[in-house]
Amino acid sequence: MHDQVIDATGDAPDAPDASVPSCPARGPSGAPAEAAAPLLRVPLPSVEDLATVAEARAAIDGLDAALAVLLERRAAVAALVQRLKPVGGFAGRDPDRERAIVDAMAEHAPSLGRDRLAKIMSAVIEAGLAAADR
Ligand SMILES: O=C(O)C(=O)C[C@]1(C(=O)O)C=C[C@@H](O)C=C1
Repeated sequence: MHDQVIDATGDAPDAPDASVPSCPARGPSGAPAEAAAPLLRVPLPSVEDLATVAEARAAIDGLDAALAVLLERRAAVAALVQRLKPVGGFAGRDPDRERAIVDAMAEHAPSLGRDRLAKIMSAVIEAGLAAADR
């Protein structure tokens, strides 16, 4: 499976492929929106199916493209939180919330380990705060 498909435009399947918490789409009034929120669908390559450096790199490129889309959208949502919080930006950093984020993510990525995830998410959160600061 080396053709990576990234569809952030909303061709939503009936059911999500991965078991991740869903976020209900809401209209401007706060009521649930008519249309479902766009879904990002990405084939997950199986490591056992990859035999060469070129194949593995192609798989990495596809995963990285999906990560980039997710990181950009995450930063946009985190920027909204900064505008809504009483104290936003680096001054409003919330270690308890960051720990909870890492704890929840560790359940989805047990082989990565909580400490590595914590480093990754610290960088992700700082990048989001810096981008929101511009
Ligand atoms: O949840 C918040 O309070 C946020 O500001 C968002 C966010 C994040 O990027 O997830 C950013 C900074 C905080 O330290 C914790 C989490």
